[in-house]
Amino acid sequence: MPESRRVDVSPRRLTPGPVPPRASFRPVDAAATPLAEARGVSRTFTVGGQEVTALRETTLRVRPGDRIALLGPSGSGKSTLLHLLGGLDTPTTGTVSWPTLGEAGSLRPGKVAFVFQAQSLMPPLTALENVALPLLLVGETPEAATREARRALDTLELLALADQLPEELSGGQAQRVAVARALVTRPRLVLADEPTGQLDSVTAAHLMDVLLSALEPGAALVMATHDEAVARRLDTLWRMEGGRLLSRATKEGTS
Ligand SMILES: Nc1ncnc2c1ncn2[C@@H]1O[C@H](COP(=O)(O)OP(=O)(O)OP(=O)(O)O)[C@@H](O)[C@H]1O
Repeated sequence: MPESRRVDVSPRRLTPGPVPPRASFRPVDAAATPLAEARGVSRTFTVGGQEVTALRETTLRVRPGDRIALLGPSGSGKSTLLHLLGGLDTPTTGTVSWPTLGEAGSLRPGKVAFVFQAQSLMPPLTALENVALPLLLVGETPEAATREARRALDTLELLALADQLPEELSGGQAQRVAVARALVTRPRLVLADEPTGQLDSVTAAHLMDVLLSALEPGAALVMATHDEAVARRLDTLWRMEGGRLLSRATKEGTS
């Protein structure tokens, strides 16, 4: 990025503000307008002249307050589905819509946020600067961005690490910073692709604790995972195999 376009978010330049209280849960409202809706969606890739069907015709809704675990073997289409639900990719057939959020191009950063498995923080930026970045991208002032970034870091129990660089963080701390960065814009839909995949079970459980308590009321979470213990922390299990959504189970029963 040219020097003239760089935004200085260094803590020295920014005024820390008070940290607002944490968010709390709200139950799913089955009648609510879905945050994301897929109708007859499929996705086919062409690799070396061969067609690979990553997702077969799928229809689903993600509602406010949903806590969905997406389970399935490697290659079953979990990431493909998450990318389509977040507007990162376009379906080969069918449509994905976000009735209350807007068009695909307007979703990020802001209304929809991703958390990925691999290290995704920007190495030259501190934890605070990484978390403030999405807010600067949506036009917040540096002061407001820092205030909200500190709030998000506090919610994820990371305020003491605000000035650390990513290389100075443990894997679990770095993932919590990535979660703080995802949640700092108070997104309505959070899509997480194996966020605990590289963490031990205790660290993974802690990440789930802080993630679930930090979600905004009415926000939805869809999380791809191979870890049944992580999946059990969520209310609904969607199982995928061979690009198909095979089953959808809630804690109350199946649907
Ligand atoms: N960009 C792409 N180009 C070509 N093929 C792709 C692409 N993305 C996914 N695929 C293929 O689509 C299928 C589904 O992939 P996907 O990454 O969605 O599976 P997954 O369930 O998320 O796997 P994992 O658990 O290993 O992350 C696989 O066969 C994969 O190779």
